[in-house]
Amino acid sequence: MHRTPRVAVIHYSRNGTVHALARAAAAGAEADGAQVRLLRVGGEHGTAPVHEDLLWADGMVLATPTYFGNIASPLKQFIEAASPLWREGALADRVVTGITTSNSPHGGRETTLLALYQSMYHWGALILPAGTTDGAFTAAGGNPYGVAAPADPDGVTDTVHQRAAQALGARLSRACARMARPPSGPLGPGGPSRVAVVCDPTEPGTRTLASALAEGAEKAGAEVRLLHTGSPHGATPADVEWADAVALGGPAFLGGLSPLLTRFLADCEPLRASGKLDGKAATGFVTAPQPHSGSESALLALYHAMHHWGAVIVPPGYTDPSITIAGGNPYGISHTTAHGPLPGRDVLAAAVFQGARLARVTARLRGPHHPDPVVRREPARPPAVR
Ligand SMILES: Cc1cc2nc3c(=O)[nH]c(=O)nc-3n(C[C@H](O)[C@H](O)[C@H](O)COP(=O)(O)O)c2cc1C
Repeated sequence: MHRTPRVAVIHYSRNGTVHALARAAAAGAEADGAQVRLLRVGGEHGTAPVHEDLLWADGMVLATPTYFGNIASPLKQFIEAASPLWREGALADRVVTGITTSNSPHGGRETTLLALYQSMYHWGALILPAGTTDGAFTAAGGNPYGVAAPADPDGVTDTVHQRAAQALGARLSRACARMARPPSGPLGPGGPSRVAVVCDPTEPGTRTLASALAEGAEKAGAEVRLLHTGSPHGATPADVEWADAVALGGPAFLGGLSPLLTRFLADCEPLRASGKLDGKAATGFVTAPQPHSGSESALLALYHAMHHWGAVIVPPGYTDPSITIAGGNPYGISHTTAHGPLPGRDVLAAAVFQGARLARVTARLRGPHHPDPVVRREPARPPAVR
Protein backbone atom coordinates (compact mmCIF):
# COMPACT_ATOMS: atom_id res chain seq x y z
CA MET A 1 0.00 0.00 0.00
CA HIS A 2 1.36 3.39 -0.92
CA ARG A 3 1.46 6.06 1.74
CA THR A 4 1.08 9.71 0.80
CA PRO A 5 4.59 11.25 0.72
CA ARG A 6 5.26 13.90 3.35
CA VAL A 7 7.17 17.05 2.56
CA ALA A 8 8.18 19.74 5.05
CA VAL A 9 9.13 23.11 3.59
CA ILE A 10 11.30 24.59 6.33
CA HIS A 11 12.46 28.14 5.77
CA TYR A 12 13.61 31.39 7.28
CA SER A 13 12.70 34.71 5.69
CA ARG A 14 13.06 38.26 6.98
CA ASN A 15 11.55 40.33 4.15
CA GLY A 16 9.38 37.67 2.53
CA THR A 17 11.17 36.64 -0.69
CA VAL A 18 12.21 33.24 0.61
CA HIS A 19 8.74 32.82 2.08
CA ALA A 20 7.14 33.41 -1.33
CA LEU A 21 9.39 30.77 -2.89
CA ALA A 22 8.77 28.36 -0.01
CA ARG A 23 5.03 28.72 -0.65
CA ALA A 24 5.59 27.99 -4.33
CA ALA A 25 7.63 24.86 -3.51
CA ALA A 26 4.89 23.75 -1.10
CA ALA A 27 2.28 24.27 -3.83
CA GLY A 28 4.36 22.23 -6.28
CA ALA A 29 4.74 19.34 -3.82
CA GLU A 30 1.04 19.46 -2.94
CA ALA A 31 0.00 19.43 -6.60
CA ASP A 32 2.17 16.34 -7.05
CA GLY A 33 0.20 14.60 -4.31
CA ALA A 34 2.32 15.15 -1.21
CA GLN A 35 1.08 16.06 2.22
CA VAL A 36 2.88 19.32 2.95
CA ARG A 37 3.80 21.34 6.03
CA LEU A 38 4.91 24.91 5.31
CA LEU A 39 7.03 25.91 8.30
CA ARG A 40 8.77 29.21 8.98
CA VAL A 41 11.60 29.44 11.49
CA GLY A 42 10.66 32.25 13.88
CA GLY A 43 7.08 32.08 12.57
CA GLU A 44 4.00 32.34 14.67
CA HIS A 45 2.87 29.54 16.93
CA GLY A 46 1.87 26.50 14.88
CA THR A 47 3.85 27.45 11.79
CA ALA A 48 7.35 27.27 13.28
CA PRO A 49 9.13 23.95 12.66
CA VAL A 50 9.68 21.59 15.58
CA HIS A 51 11.66 18.35 15.79
CA GLU A 52 8.53 16.29 15.27
CA ASP A 53 8.27 17.79 11.75
CA LEU A 54 11.68 16.35 10.89
CA LEU A 55 10.61 12.92 12.09
CA TRP A 56 7.29 13.18 10.22
CA ALA A 57 8.73 14.22 6.84
CA ASP A 58 10.04 11.92 4.13
CA GLY A 59 11.79 14.93 2.67
CA MET A 60 12.43 18.61 3.14
CA VAL A 61 12.84 21.75 1.15
CA LEU A 62 15.26 23.91 3.15
CA ALA A 63 15.02 27.56 2.13
CA THR A 64 17.16 30.41 3.40
CA PRO A 65 18.25 33.91 2.45
CA THR A 66 21.93 34.09 1.48
CA TYR A 67 23.76 35.76 4.36
CA PHE A 68 27.47 36.25 3.60
CA GLY A 69 27.35 33.37 1.16
CA ASN A 70 25.94 31.05 3.79
CA ILE A 71 22.81 29.81 5.60
CA ALA A 72 21.01 32.46 7.67
CA SER A 73 21.70 31.77 11.34
CA PRO A 74 18.08 31.18 12.46
CA LEU A 75 17.78 28.25 10.05
CA LYS A 76 21.26 27.04 10.99
CA GLN A 77 20.26 27.17 14.65
CA PHE A 78 17.21 25.06 13.93
CA ILE A 79 19.37 22.49 12.14
CA GLU A 80 21.88 22.47 15.00
CA ALA A 81 19.16 22.11 17.61
CA ALA A 82 18.10 18.90 15.88
CA SER A 83 21.43 17.30 16.83
CA PRO A 84 19.87 14.88 19.34
CA LEU A 85 17.81 13.41 16.48
CA TRP A 86 20.92 13.23 14.29
CA ARG A 87 22.76 11.44 17.09
CA GLU A 88 20.02 8.81 17.29
CA GLY A 89 20.26 8.32 13.51
CA ALA A 90 16.66 9.46 13.15
CA LEU A 91 17.35 11.92 10.30
CA ALA A 92 19.03 9.52 7.88
CA ASP A 93 17.54 8.97 4.45
CA ARG A 94 15.44 12.15 4.44
CA VAL A 95 15.41 13.52 0.89
CA VAL A 96 16.46 17.17 0.93
CA THR A 97 16.69 20.01 -1.54
CA GLY A 98 17.37 23.75 -1.23
CA ILE A 99 16.24 27.25 -2.14
CA THR A 100 17.94 30.59 -1.55
CA THR A 101 17.71 34.28 -2.45
CA SER A 102 20.32 37.03 -2.47
CA ASN A 103 20.78 40.64 -3.52
CA SER A 104 23.65 40.08 -5.96
CA PRO A 105 23.20 37.47 -8.68
CA HIS A 106 26.64 36.10 -7.86
CA GLY A 107 26.70 37.09 -4.20
CA GLY A 108 26.81 33.57 -2.78
CA ARG A 109 23.69 31.75 -3.98
CA GLU A 110 25.61 28.64 -5.03
CA THR A 111 27.74 28.59 -1.88
CA THR A 112 24.64 28.92 0.30
CA LEU A 113 22.91 25.97 -1.34
CA LEU A 114 26.09 23.91 -1.05
CA ALA A 115 26.40 24.92 2.63
CA LEU A 116 22.85 23.67 3.25
CA TYR A 117 23.77 20.31 1.81
CA GLN A 118 27.03 20.21 3.76
CA SER A 119 25.02 19.77 6.95
CA MET A 120 22.77 17.25 5.29
CA TYR A 121 25.67 14.94 4.40
CA HIS A 122 26.24 14.66 8.14
CA TRP A 123 22.62 13.60 8.64
CA GLY A 124 23.05 10.86 6.03
CA ALA A 125 20.26 12.59 4.12
CA LEU A 126 19.76 11.99 0.41
CA ILE A 127 20.61 15.17 -1.49
CA LEU A 128 18.27 15.91 -4.37
CA PRO A 129 19.66 18.81 -6.42
CA ALA A 130 17.73 20.50 -9.22
CA GLY A 131 20.23 19.49 -11.89
CA THR A 132 19.17 20.55 -15.35
CA THR A 133 16.21 18.23 -15.13
CA ASP A 134 13.39 20.69 -15.83
CA GLY A 135 13.07 23.65 -18.19
CA ALA A 136 11.83 25.72 -15.25
CA PHE A 137 15.26 25.45 -13.61
CA THR A 138 17.06 26.56 -16.75
CA ALA A 139 14.67 29.49 -17.18
CA ALA A 140 15.45 30.58 -13.61
CA GLY A 141 19.19 30.80 -14.26
CA GLY A 142 20.26 27.17 -14.57
CA ASN A 143 21.45 26.69 -11.00
CA PRO A 144 21.89 22.90 -10.70
CA TYR A 145 22.24 22.95 -6.92
CA GLY A 146 18.73 24.16 -6.17
CA VAL A 147 16.55 27.17 -6.87
CA ALA A 148 18.12 30.61 -6.39
CA ALA A 149 16.34 33.89 -6.94
CA PRO A 150 16.82 37.65 -6.55
CA ALA A 151 15.83 39.13 -3.21
CA ASP A 152 13.16 41.79 -3.10
CA PRO A 153 12.67 44.22 -0.21
CA ASP A 154 8.89 43.73 -0.51
CA GLY A 155 9.19 39.95 -0.66
CA VAL A 156 7.99 39.63 -4.24
CA THR A 157 9.19 36.95 -6.67
CA ASP A 158 8.54 36.74 -10.39
CA THR A 159 6.68 33.87 -12.03
CA VAL A 160 9.86 32.41 -13.54
CA HIS A 161 11.33 31.76 -10.08
CA GLN A 162 7.98 30.71 -8.63
CA ARG A 163 7.68 28.10 -11.36
CA ALA A 164 11.19 26.84 -10.63
CA ALA A 165 10.34 26.53 -6.92
CA GLN A 166 7.11 24.69 -7.79
CA ALA A 167 9.06 22.31 -10.04
CA LEU A 168 11.56 21.67 -7.25
CA GLY A 169 8.74 20.94 -4.78
CA ALA A 170 7.19 18.50 -7.27
CA ARG A 171 10.55 16.82 -7.92
CA LEU A 172 11.07 16.35 -4.19
CA SER A 173 7.57 14.97 -3.78
CA ARG A 174 8.23 12.32 -6.47
CA ALA A 175 11.42 11.17 -4.76
CA CYS A 176 9.65 11.13 -1.38
CA ALA A 177 6.84 9.02 -2.83
CA ARG A 178 9.40 6.38 -3.66
CA MET A 179 11.05 6.49 -0.25
CA ALA A 180 7.61 6.33 1.44
CA ARG A 181 6.75 2.98 -0.10
CA PRO A 182 6.92 0.01 2.24
CA PRO A 183 10.25 -1.81 1.87
CA SER A 184 9.95 -4.62 -0.67
CA GLY A 185 13.01 -6.66 0.25
CA PRO A 186 16.65 -6.21 -0.67
CA LEU A 187 16.05 -6.34 -4.40
CA GLY A 188 13.54 -3.53 -4.72
CA PRO A 189 10.31 -3.80 -6.67
CA GLY A 190 11.83 -4.23 -10.14
CA GLY A 191 14.49 -6.91 -9.67
CA PRO A 192 18.04 -6.25 -8.51
CA SER A 193 19.33 -2.69 -8.61
CA ARG A 194 22.23 -2.13 -10.96
CA VAL A 195 25.31 -0.55 -9.43
CA ALA A 196 28.41 0.55 -11.37
CA VAL A 197 31.52 1.04 -9.22
CA VAL A 198 33.86 3.16 -11.32
CA CYS A 199 37.38 3.77 -10.07
CA ASP A 200 40.50 5.59 -11.20
CA PRO A 201 42.90 2.65 -10.73
CA THR A 202 46.12 4.67 -10.35
CA GLU A 203 46.42 3.92 -6.60
CA PRO A 204 46.18 0.36 -5.26
CA GLY A 205 44.30 1.75 -2.25
CA THR A 206 41.50 3.14 -4.41
CA ARG A 207 41.21 -0.15 -6.27
CA THR A 208 40.83 -1.96 -2.94
CA LEU A 209 38.17 0.50 -1.77
CA ALA A 210 36.29 0.00 -5.05
CA SER A 211 36.31 -3.78 -4.57
CA ALA A 212 34.99 -3.39 -1.02
CA LEU A 213 32.15 -1.10 -2.18
CA ALA A 214 31.30 -3.57 -4.94
CA GLU A 215 31.28 -6.41 -2.41
CA GLY A 216 28.88 -4.48 -0.16
CA ALA A 217 26.52 -3.63 -3.02
CA GLU A 218 26.51 -7.24 -4.19
CA LYS A 219 25.84 -8.56 -0.69
CA ALA A 220 22.86 -6.18 -0.50
CA GLY A 221 21.38 -7.81 -3.58
CA ALA A 222 22.54 -5.52 -6.40
CA GLU A 223 23.90 -6.53 -9.78
CA VAL A 224 27.35 -4.92 -9.83
CA ARG A 225 29.90 -3.88 -12.43
CA LEU A 226 33.33 -3.07 -10.99
CA LEU A 227 35.16 -0.97 -13.55
CA HIS A 228 38.38 1.01 -13.98
CA THR A 229 38.64 4.28 -15.89
CA GLY A 230 41.21 4.92 -18.58
CA SER A 231 41.90 1.35 -19.72
CA PRO A 232 40.88 -0.01 -23.14
CA HIS A 233 38.35 -2.41 -21.64
CA GLY A 234 37.44 -0.11 -18.76
CA ALA A 235 34.39 1.88 -17.77
CA THR A 236 32.37 3.57 -20.50
CA PRO A 237 29.43 5.97 -20.37
CA ALA A 238 27.25 3.01 -21.42
CA ASP A 239 27.99 1.45 -18.01
CA VAL A 240 26.71 4.57 -16.31
CA GLU A 241 23.62 4.58 -18.51
CA TRP A 242 23.01 0.92 -17.58
CA ALA A 243 23.32 1.55 -13.85
CA ASP A 244 20.67 2.74 -11.42
CA ALA A 245 23.47 3.86 -9.12
CA VAL A 246 27.13 4.76 -9.44
CA ALA A 247 29.97 4.77 -6.92
CA LEU A 248 32.79 6.92 -8.25
CA GLY A 249 36.25 7.19 -6.75
CA GLY A 250 39.89 7.98 -7.26
CA PRO A 251 42.92 9.61 -5.68
CA ALA A 252 42.30 13.22 -4.60
CA PHE A 253 44.18 15.57 -6.92
CA LEU A 254 44.86 19.08 -5.57
CA GLY A 255 41.76 18.68 -3.40
CA GLY A 256 39.59 17.80 -6.37
CA LEU A 257 38.89 14.96 -8.75
CA SER A 258 41.69 12.95 -10.30
CA PRO A 259 42.41 13.66 -13.98
CA LEU A 260 41.22 10.19 -15.06
CA LEU A 261 37.94 10.55 -13.20
CA THR A 262 37.46 14.07 -14.60
CA ARG A 263 38.06 12.67 -18.08
CA PHE A 264 35.46 9.99 -17.46
CA LEU A 265 32.87 12.53 -16.30
CA ALA A 266 33.62 14.56 -19.42
CA ASP A 267 32.94 11.45 -21.52
CA CYS A 268 29.55 11.15 -19.77
CA GLU A 269 28.54 14.68 -20.76
CA PRO A 270 26.35 13.64 -23.71
CA LEU A 271 24.36 11.46 -21.31
CA ARG A 272 23.89 14.35 -18.91
CA ALA A 273 22.95 16.74 -21.68
CA SER A 274 20.25 14.36 -22.87
CA GLY A 275 18.79 13.97 -19.36
CA LYS A 276 19.82 10.33 -18.98
CA LEU A 277 21.62 10.85 -15.68
CA ASP A 278 18.67 12.48 -13.94
CA GLY A 279 17.90 10.56 -10.79
CA LYS A 280 20.87 8.18 -10.78
CA ALA A 281 21.88 7.44 -7.22
CA ALA A 282 25.53 8.36 -6.58
CA THR A 283 28.18 8.03 -3.91
CA GLY A 284 31.94 8.63 -3.75
CA PHE A 285 35.19 7.23 -2.35
CA VAL A 286 38.68 8.63 -2.30
CA THR A 287 42.32 8.18 -1.34
CA ALA A 288 44.59 11.05 -0.30
CA PRO A 289 48.23 11.14 0.82
CA GLN A 290 47.78 12.73 4.25
CA PRO A 291 44.93 12.63 6.78
CA HIS A 292 43.84 16.17 5.89
CA SER A 293 45.12 16.63 2.35
CA GLY A 294 41.89 16.78 0.42
CA SER A 295 39.84 13.68 1.07
CA GLU A 296 36.78 15.71 2.08
CA SER A 297 37.12 18.40 -0.57
CA ALA A 298 37.65 15.84 -3.34
CA LEU A 299 34.42 14.08 -2.39
CA LEU A 300 32.54 17.39 -2.32
CA ALA A 301 33.99 18.24 -5.76
CA LEU A 302 32.64 14.92 -7.02
CA TYR A 303 29.23 15.70 -5.55
CA HIS A 304 29.25 19.14 -7.17
CA ALA A 305 29.46 17.31 -10.48
CA MET A 306 26.65 15.01 -9.39
CA HIS A 307 24.45 18.06 -8.78
CA HIS A 308 24.89 18.88 -12.45
CA TRP A 309 23.78 15.35 -13.31
CA GLY A 310 20.63 15.78 -11.20
CA ALA A 311 21.71 12.65 -9.32
CA VAL A 312 20.43 11.65 -5.88
CA ILE A 313 23.53 11.82 -3.70
CA VAL A 314 23.75 9.02 -1.13
CA PRO A 315 26.47 9.88 1.42
CA PRO A 316 27.19 7.47 4.26
CA GLY A 317 26.68 10.19 6.87
CA TYR A 318 27.05 8.58 10.26
CA THR A 319 24.45 5.94 9.52
CA ASP A 320 26.65 3.07 10.73
CA PRO A 321 29.28 2.81 13.49
CA SER A 322 31.82 1.61 10.89
CA ILE A 323 31.97 5.15 9.45
CA THR A 324 33.06 6.67 12.77
CA ILE A 325 35.53 3.86 13.41
CA ALA A 326 37.08 4.41 9.96
CA GLY A 327 37.76 8.11 10.63
CA GLY A 328 34.29 9.65 10.53
CA ASN A 329 34.11 11.02 6.99
CA PRO A 330 30.36 11.47 6.39
CA TYR A 331 30.87 12.37 2.70
CA GLY A 332 32.32 9.03 1.67
CA ILE A 333 34.95 6.51 2.60
CA SER A 334 38.54 7.75 2.41
CA HIS A 335 41.90 6.06 2.80
CA THR A 336 45.10 7.88 3.79
CA THR A 337 47.95 6.44 1.75
CA ALA A 338 50.57 7.69 4.27
CA HIS A 339 49.17 4.99 6.58
CA GLY A 340 50.11 2.35 4.00
CA PRO A 341 49.29 1.64 0.37
CA LEU A 342 46.23 -0.45 1.22
CA PRO A 343 43.34 0.38 3.53
CA GLY A 344 43.09 -1.54 6.77
CA ARG A 345 40.21 -3.62 8.09
CA ASP A 346 38.24 -0.71 9.59
CA VAL A 347 38.30 1.34 6.41
CA LEU A 348 37.32 -1.66 4.31
CA ALA A 349 34.40 -2.43 6.62
CA ALA A 350 33.13 1.12 6.14
CA ALA A 351 33.54 0.80 2.35
CA VAL A 352 31.53 -2.43 2.36
CA PHE A 353 28.84 -0.65 4.37
CA GLN A 354 28.79 2.31 1.97
CA GLY A 355 28.34 -0.01 -1.03
CA ALA A 356 25.53 -1.88 0.71
CA ARG A 357 23.84 1.37 1.69
CA LEU A 358 23.98 2.61 -1.90
CA ALA A 359 22.34 -0.62 -3.11
CA ARG A 360 19.66 -0.54 -0.40
CA VAL A 361 18.74 3.13 -0.96
CA THR A 362 18.68 2.59 -4.72
CA ALA A 363 16.30 -0.34 -4.31
CA ARG A 364 13.94 1.96 -2.41
CA LEU A 365 14.24 4.80 -4.91
CA ARG A 366 13.68 2.65 -7.96
CA GLY A 367 10.25 2.02 -9.35
CA PRO A 368 9.09 -1.30 -10.73
CA HIS A 369 10.71 -1.95 -14.11
CA HIS A 370 11.98 1.58 -14.24
CA PRO A 371 15.69 2.32 -14.17
CA ASP A 372 15.26 5.95 -13.20
CA PRO A 373 15.04 6.38 -9.42
CA VAL A 374 13.23 9.71 -9.70
CA VAL A 375 10.82 8.67 -12.41
CA ARG A 376 9.68 11.52 -14.60
CA ARG A 377 6.01 11.99 -15.00
CA GLU A 378 3.90 14.82 -16.26
CA PRO A 379 3.61 17.20 -13.29
CA ALA A 380 0.07 18.01 -12.29
CA ARG A 381 -0.80 21.67 -12.78
CA PRO A 382 0.21 23.35 -9.52
CA PRO A 383 -2.44 25.49 -7.85
CA ALA A 384 -1.94 29.22 -8.16
CA VAL A 385 0.51 30.55 -5.61
CA ARG A 386 -1.24 32.91 -3.25
C1 LIG B 1 23.35 39.74 7.34
C2 LIG B 1 23.09 39.76 5.87
C3 LIG B 1 24.01 39.22 5.00
C4 LIG B 1 23.76 39.22 3.63
N1 LIG B 1 24.69 38.66 2.80
C5 LIG B 1 24.47 38.66 1.47
C6 LIG B 1 25.43 38.08 0.58
O1 LIG B 1 26.42 37.48 0.99
N2 LIG B 1 25.19 38.17 -0.75
C7 LIG B 1 24.08 38.81 -1.25
O2 LIG B 1 23.95 38.90 -2.46
N3 LIG B 1 23.13 39.30 -0.43
C8 LIG B 1 23.29 39.25 0.92
N4 LIG B 1 22.33 39.75 1.76
C9 LIG B 1 21.01 40.11 1.24
C10 LIG B 1 20.02 38.95 1.52
O3 LIG B 1 20.40 37.81 0.78
C11 LIG B 1 18.58 39.32 1.22
O4 LIG B 1 18.23 40.31 2.15
C12 LIG B 1 17.66 38.12 1.38
O5 LIG B 1 17.90 37.19 0.36
C13 LIG B 1 16.20 38.51 1.35
O6 LIG B 1 15.44 37.38 1.70
P1 LIG B 1 14.04 37.59 2.45
O7 LIG B 1 13.25 38.54 1.61
O8 LIG B 1 13.41 36.25 2.50
O9 LIG B 1 14.34 38.13 3.82
C14 LIG B 1 22.57 39.77 3.12
C15 LIG B 1 21.64 40.33 4.02
C16 LIG B 1 21.89 40.33 5.38
C17 LIG B 1 20.85 40.90 6.32
